Amino acid sequence: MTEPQRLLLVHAHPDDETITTGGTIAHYVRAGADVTVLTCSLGEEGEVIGETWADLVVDRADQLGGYRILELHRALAALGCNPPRFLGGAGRWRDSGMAGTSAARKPRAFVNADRDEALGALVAVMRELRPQVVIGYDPEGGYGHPDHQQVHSLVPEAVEVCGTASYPRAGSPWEVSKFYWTVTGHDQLQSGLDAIDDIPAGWRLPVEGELPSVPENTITTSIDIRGVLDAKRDALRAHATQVTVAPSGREYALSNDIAQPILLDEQYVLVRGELGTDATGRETDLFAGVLGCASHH
Ligand SMILES: CC(=O)N[C@H]1[C@@H](O[C@@H]2[C@H](O)[C@H](O)[C@@H](O)[C@H](O)[C@H]2O)O[C@H](CO)[C@@H](O)[C@@H]1O
Ligand SMILES: [Zn+2]
Repeated sequence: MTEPQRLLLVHAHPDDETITTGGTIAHYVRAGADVTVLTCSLGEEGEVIGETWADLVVDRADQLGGYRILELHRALAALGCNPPRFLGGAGRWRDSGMAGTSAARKPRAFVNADRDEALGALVAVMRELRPQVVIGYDPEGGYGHPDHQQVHSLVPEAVEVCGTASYPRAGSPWEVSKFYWTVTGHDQLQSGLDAIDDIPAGWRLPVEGELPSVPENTITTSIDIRGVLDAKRDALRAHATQVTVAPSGREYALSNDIAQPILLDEQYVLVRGELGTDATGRETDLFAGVLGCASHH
């Protein structure tokens, strides 16, 4: 009797789930997996693209966090995914702002979370959902955002203790089979940038090294998302205060107007668990090798 696939993705802000793993979410939902996104803040400190919602920002109405809950609901619906879950409940921890900003001094900022409370909350969700596969962030958290680095720091420890007798009030132990970092591969990013031949007025191409990427030899797993690109584009558009999709549908930009390619594969580094490589030497299914789970190459 095969177990249904259960995938948990832990992300820092509403929009990260789609930007880095939106295709993977849609892919596994369509494959019949139970997919949950756990977001650690409401993105209260974000900038806003356009005029419609511009006054929601932190130093005016400070209502952006609430509005981004709606954007996240819309994005996950576009991906066919379960509704959002928030670490500690919606609003428990606040967006800590970009590195060097004063937002990190706010007591409820995610970077100031009591570690034991945050770990307990993570373990409780993992023991409730019992995912065979969990996705978190690499040491840089992609591009160095303090909340991303906090996700990098907390999730592996939660994955580790989830299977032990620690945090007894957080439910019965559950052993996560595989834990990955979401990453952007250098070669794929570069070929995506090279393919950009026409971007909207006001956007610009990044200078070498401006967009973070990891060396190809660190990547263990590549998920082909060509079949779900429309869903990923719709989900990116749902995060309208944070993301714009180019008319070509091949690029997107954040509020910094830097053109970024919508890549055809979403790539990962297996940090814990057994790699299920195929003939290419790369793994093409997050659930490959998970005992009792169907595998979808
Ligand atoms: C993708 C991501 O993590 N976005 C974060 C980030 O937003 C960036 C930030 O506002 C930066 O100043 C802009 O230049 C860039 O365009 C934005 O994407 O940081 C925000 C504040 O912590 C956060 O709300 C947003 O989700
Ligand atoms: Zn983020």
